[in-house]
Amino acid sequence: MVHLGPKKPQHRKGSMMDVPRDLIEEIKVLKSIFSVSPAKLRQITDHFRSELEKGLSVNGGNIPMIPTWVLDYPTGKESGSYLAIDLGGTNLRVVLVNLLGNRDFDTTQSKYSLPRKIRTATADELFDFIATSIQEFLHEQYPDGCKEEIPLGFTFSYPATQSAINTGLLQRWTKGYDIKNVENHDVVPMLQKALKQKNLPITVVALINDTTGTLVASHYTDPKAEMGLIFGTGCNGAYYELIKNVPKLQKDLPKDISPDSPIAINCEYGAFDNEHKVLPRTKYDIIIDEQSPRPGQQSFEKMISGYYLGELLRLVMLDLHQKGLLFENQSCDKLKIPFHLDTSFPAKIEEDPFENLSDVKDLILDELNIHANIAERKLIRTLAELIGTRASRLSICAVAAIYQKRGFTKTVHAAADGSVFNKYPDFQSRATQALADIFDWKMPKDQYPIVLVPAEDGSGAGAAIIAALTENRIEAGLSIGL
Ligand SMILES: Nc1ncnc2c1ncn2[C@@H]1O[C@H](COP(=O)(O)OP(=O)(O)O)[C@@H](O)[C@H]1O
Ligand SMILES: O=P(O)(O)OC[C@H]1O[C@@H](O)[C@H](O)[C@@H](O)[C@@H]1O
Repeated sequence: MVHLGPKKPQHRKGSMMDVPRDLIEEIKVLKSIFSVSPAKLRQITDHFRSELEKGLSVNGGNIPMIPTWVLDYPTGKESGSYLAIDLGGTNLRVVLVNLLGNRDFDTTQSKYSLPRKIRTATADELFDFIATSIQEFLHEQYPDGCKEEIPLGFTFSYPATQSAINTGLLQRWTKGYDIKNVENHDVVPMLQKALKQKNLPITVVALINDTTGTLVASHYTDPKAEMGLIFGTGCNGAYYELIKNVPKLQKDLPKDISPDSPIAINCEYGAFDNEHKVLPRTKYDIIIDEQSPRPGQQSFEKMISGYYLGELLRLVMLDLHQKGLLFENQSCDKLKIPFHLDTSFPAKIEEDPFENLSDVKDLILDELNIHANIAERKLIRTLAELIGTRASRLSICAVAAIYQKRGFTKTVHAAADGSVFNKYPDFQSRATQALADIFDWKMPKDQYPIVLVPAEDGSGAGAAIIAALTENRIEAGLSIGL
């Protein structure tokens, strides 16, 4: 048959032929515990919205809702060269950003994989690793040495309380981190000290969360962008609030900051529902929480983000193996190793286009040294789809809640970044379907009021733009915090 135009991508029919009854029954159980109905999504979103409000109140709530002291929308005219670093959950990036002043920018960047043991290193080792990476990057960019002081925007992808834009007290480590003597400390002087020890001519001008950087960078090029979202190792979002809608800020507000001023809020919504009121936690989610360095924290994040999805799949497969349903008479040693599988594993399982799941067979053999028969592969494929679909559907409740809380009626772009958003199969289409379920949208898809769009490089360009906005405020003698 002659195909006109590009070939349609192969899509699995996914028949359950030759799957024995006991595995069919198990699949039914998995579907019941991992599926999230439209009604459940609406219940979660309503609670999410009230928790966002609570986080802005004087007494606070589960969700930190951190004022970032980014008090301006970018104009698109910001210009100059800035250095930015992004300490994420998996990588450190060093970025040289040249803001062109016309809603455009040029970036040069290098990525440094964080050493696997970094999560339990010392504070000095962490900041020395960062300073060494910056030193290496500067040597590449300026082989003859840089003549003048370079301002730096420090993107720190962890919850940090900010009394001003150039300070940040780490509230708690997330994403499996457990580095001593950093929580409740200001991380800006720690970085500045490590840079000074290497005689690097760098001044840390601003501390930024990656979601705030994503929000600002995306708004710089796309004025419809009203949210900055990260679906990566962790999950989080930032949006512009109005100061008058933040009760916890009213007491100490500097005179030159108007209650009508915008302020970017770093929600830190990975902490949503630490009280376990609405989220449909399974016994596997409970194991992940109990075995994490910070049990009881980041309940939402632990169900949906990149650091955990591969581990979730591993725990379910191990449980079914121990029940005698999977991989009988095989040693499964690797399957017993915590965090042995990252989220690229379920992603690759979902990408296999073949009815007999031959790619899945090779993947399980390569990564786990296990021979999975066709019936086991079909169960595991269904399980990966359930975990991936639940992650995307739950993730979007945050976006719906922010949209409702801000009372938007216009079309809003939600700018998203992170490997789960960018690489997990069907994440975006599943998330968009979840939005339609939550709001019961009947209009054509291209008229949906919330549009998920790929973000600009938030932790690079965003940090630079915020550093530029901060320098402008300082030059104008305006406050940059309490
Ligand atoms: N192909 C993939 N599909 C989905 N998630 C992935 C894929 N590859 C890696 N990941 C997950 O993405 C996370 C890294 O996210 P990324 O945004 O790249 O870094 P960071 O979170 O440090 O900014 C890891 O938790 C990893 O498990
Ligand atoms: O970019 P990453 O590493 O996936 O981080 C996403 C989020 O991860 C959360 O754990 C952090 O508390 C947030 O501050 C961060 O924004």
